[in-house]
This record gives sequence, structure tokens and C-alpha cells, in this order.
Amino acid sequence: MKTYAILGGGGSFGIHAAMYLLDHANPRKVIGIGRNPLRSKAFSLDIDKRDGYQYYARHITYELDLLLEILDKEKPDVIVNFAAQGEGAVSWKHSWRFFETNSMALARLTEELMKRDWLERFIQIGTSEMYGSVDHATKEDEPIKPSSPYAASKVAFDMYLMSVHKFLKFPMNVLRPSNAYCSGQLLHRVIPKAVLCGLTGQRLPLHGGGRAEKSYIHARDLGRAIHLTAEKAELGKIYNVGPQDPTSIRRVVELCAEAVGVPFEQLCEVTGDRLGQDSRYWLDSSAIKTDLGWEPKIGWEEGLADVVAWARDNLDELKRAPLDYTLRG
Ligand SMILES: C[C@H]1O[C@H](OP(=O)(O)OP(=O)(O)OC[C@H]2O[C@@H](n3cnc4c(=O)[nH]c(N)nc43)[C@H](O)[C@@H]2O)[C@@H](O)[C@@H](O)C1=O
Repeated sequence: MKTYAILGGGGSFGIHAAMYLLDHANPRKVIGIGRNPLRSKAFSLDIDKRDGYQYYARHITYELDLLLEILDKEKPDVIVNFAAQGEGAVSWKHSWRFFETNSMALARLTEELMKRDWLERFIQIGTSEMYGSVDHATKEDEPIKPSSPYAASKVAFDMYLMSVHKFLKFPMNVLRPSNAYCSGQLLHRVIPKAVLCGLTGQRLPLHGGGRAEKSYIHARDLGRAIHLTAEKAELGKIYNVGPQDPTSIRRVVELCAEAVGVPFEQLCEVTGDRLGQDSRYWLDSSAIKTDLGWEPKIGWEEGLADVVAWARDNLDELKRAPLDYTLRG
């Protein structure tokens, strides 16, 4: 039986990972640690009501000592890190904030963890954005070509982890997921935003007509990849975690429109494209399939049904929540 600590535990992917572990990993305990108190029911999915779960609000960048106090008390066997400034589109301004959290705070934490003897494994959640735009399914050892300060800041910590694993035996794995989606996701992300716009008669600004192709998995499938990694991955291994094929954002939004029953043309208005928009993210995830038996199980129909049901159940609150992102601490 393991104790898991999930950093970035207040975000929707961290919450789904915690729920997956509670449901499938028979853990001693799952701890979530996030920079803010847990959000409302709509965005916390009531995770704090689950037996075996405990949440702490501690800031990984500004409250490292307080964070370490909790880790020293709980002594998790496995730490999973989702904590990040995660908005590529806004990382061109204040790019140092992305390096501060996504590289420097995590390197400081890692140095501290190396002084402890209780950690079995640290699983870093990286990103498919580090390969930049590709014309084929990318393997883990292919060139790293980040297209934004955000992606560059994620690369820096991945490379750091590789070095401390190689020479100091830091027990790590890196998962590089594709884009992910789920119930509880903040509304500035394209899938919950399209669903909410569809349900409320608002127009979705479709960047560049949605011609960029991205790869999507449901966050519960990512939870399963984390569980398998914690149970049986060789330390030091890095795995891509994505679906077989990418989907254009236009198609993703068409699927959202179908799921809420509104015409695509009524849902969208085409806007200019994102700065640094990569035209395609496409992962070759055959290594995690071969080594750990992971492949995604949740298709678009089931995954979007989860998002739509959540949005309908929480509609009053979601109508009051911000649709756009502002950089916070
Ligand atoms: C892998 C990566 O995945 C996530 O980042 P993201 O790609 O920004 O997330 P998303 O699922 O919101 O996809 C956005 C895509 O959809 C396009 N798009 C069109 N129209 C709208 C629109 O109206 N709003 C938004 N937000 N996007 C739109 C937009 O231009 C872009 O191509 C993070 O987890 C990040 O941490 C990470 O690592």
C-alpha cells in the first residue's frame, strides 16, 4: 500500500489522478497539495469528501518550507507533480514566472527530496509541447523543439531530472501527456469553453479557424498511466502518453457542438491564431503500451459526455466563472 502526494492537486488533472488512484490503486492515502484552497464543488468535484484523501493549500514556489513540513509528516512513497504555470499562450509575457515555477521551484524541491530517504518515486507530468510542431508521431528520444517560453520551462526541468537521475540516482519518471480534458477543467481551456458556450448561446472564438491539430486524452486515462508508472515502470524511464492520432481543433469543437446539440456554425466565430501556435502535436506512445500495457480507453463520446454532464449539473456556477485566463501567483 502506497501513500501518494499529488502536487498541483487543486487542478482538474490532479483531481482526476487522485480519484483514479483512490478507485484503483488501493492507496494508504492520497494527499493533494495545491497553491490555493480547493475551489468550489464544480471545480473540485468534491474530492475532499472522499475517504483516504486530504488536501493542503501550500505554494510550491513561495512556501517550500511549509510544503516540506507536510511531505516530511506524510512521507509519501510516490510524488506526482502536476504543479505548473500551464498557459503557453500567455507565457510570452512574464516568461520568468514560468521558469520560476516550472523549472526553478521544482529543482529546489528536488534537491530537498534528495536529502530524504522515504521517497520511492517522483513522477513529473511533462508536456507534448516540448517536441514542437511535428509531421509524424514523435518518440521520446526525438529532438526537443519548444515553441513557447512555457514549453521551454517544462523542457528545462525534464532535462534536469534526467541529469539527477543519471548521476545522483534520483528516482524519477517523466510522463509527457498530450493535451487532456475532463470534467472540472477551468473554462479557458478549449473543450469546457466550447461546451459552456454551446449550452449558454455564447460564441467561441476559434483561433485560426481551428486548423491546429492536437492530441487529446481524458484525464482519467492519464490517471491510469500514472498508476501503472507508479506500480511498475523502470526508474528513469520517460513515456509519451497520448492517443494514436491527432484531431484538428475544428473537429474537436464540432464534436463539442454535437455533444451539446448546437450547430457548429452557430457556436464559433473565427479569430486570429495564437502566437507560437504549433500546427500539430502527435505522440508515439508505443513505449508505454509495450512496457506498461497503457493505451487510452476513453473515446470522444464517453469523454465529452463526462464534460457535458458536469457542465449541465453546474451550469449556474459555470455561467458566473471566468471564461478567460489571468496569470496568478
Ligand atoms: C499540452 C498542453 O495542453 C494544454 O494547453 P492548450 O493546448 O492551451 O490547451 P487546450 O486544450 O485549451 O487547447 C487549446 C487549443 O485550442 C485552440 N483554440 C481555438 N479556439 C480556442 C479558444 O477559444 N480558447 C482556447 N483556450 N483555445 C482555443 C488553441 O489555439 C490551442 O491550439 C495545457 O495542459 C498545457 O499545459 C499543455 O502542456
